[in-house]
Amino acid sequence: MQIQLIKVHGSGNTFFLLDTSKLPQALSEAEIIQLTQKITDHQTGLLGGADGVLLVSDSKKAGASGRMRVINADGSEASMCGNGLRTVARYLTQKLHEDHFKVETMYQNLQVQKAADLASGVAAFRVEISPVSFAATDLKMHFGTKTQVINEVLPELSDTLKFTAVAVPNPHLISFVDEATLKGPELERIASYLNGANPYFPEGVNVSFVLLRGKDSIFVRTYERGVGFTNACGTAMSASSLLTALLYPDFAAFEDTLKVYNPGGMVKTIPHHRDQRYWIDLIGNATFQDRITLDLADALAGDYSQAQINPTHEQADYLKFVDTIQNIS
Ligand SMILES: N[C@@H](CCC[C@H](N)C(=O)O)C(=O)O
Repeated sequence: MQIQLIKVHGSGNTFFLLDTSKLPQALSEAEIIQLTQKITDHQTGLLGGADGVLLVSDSKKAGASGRMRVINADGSEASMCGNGLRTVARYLTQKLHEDHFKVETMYQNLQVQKAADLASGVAAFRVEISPVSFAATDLKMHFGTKTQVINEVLPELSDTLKFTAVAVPNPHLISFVDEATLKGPELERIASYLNGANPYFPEGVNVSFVLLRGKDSIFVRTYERGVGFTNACGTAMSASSLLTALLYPDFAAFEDTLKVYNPGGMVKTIPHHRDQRYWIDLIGNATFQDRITLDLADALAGDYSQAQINPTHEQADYLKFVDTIQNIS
């Protein structure tokens, strides 16, 4: 069976997008996991691998125009992916000829829409990041009897860093740090521990360090559950923006737009707080790099020699955009 993939990225967070509604025969869950692990491998995978696979299909839920499933590079399934959702929004916009609709994700139908291009040739989309919860039960987090962790030292992890745990709805553990800590080894030490066998987050957690750069400007570095370090994590940048508005009101306000820099570029976010509900709008690039056709059996075997690969040439415009932003190296 031939499959068609699109290599996509949001802020350099890379995925293979597969529209499963086009397949003559459904993939089994075991095939999905094997396909993901094979093609995303950064050493032996397709086109240098990726951070995960985005499965797009029709939705059976009322009010949703399509469905997105997110498979991390290790084959685990995530409840949400902000950068991925922007690329799925672009794909469905072109497929359905709609520019404002909802996409079904694991826990919620989320609003997506086309946004103004970030720069010449850099298509952008705006997606809703929701629902938000600080509850330990939603985070599957266990620190003694704590029902939430908001801006506090967790001696189990570090004697000095303060952490906040928030689900959007995938789980995030976030610490605001100085530039030396942002670039230092602590993030990898803590995140790799929490994403191995451990009593605090037995199902793993996305861990981010955030640097306050100035008014409405932050930098976020993330070690993702099921992946490792990525260039950017959309839900982490959204959660970090929400926490900036909550914990550092001199740096961000609800309803204002923040610039969120990351190792792969920059996105914009708008944290919202209305009627006791939090949510975030995430606005950023949705870049299509390559269109690929290959045989499923070959892909499952890790053989890409017969793959037909058609580059889109969008990446050159994205890299020009990255050159214009004042990022941290
Ligand atoms: N990169 C994504 C998040 C992907 C899921 C994450 N690794 C998890 O397991 O929760 C994003 O852009 O949000």
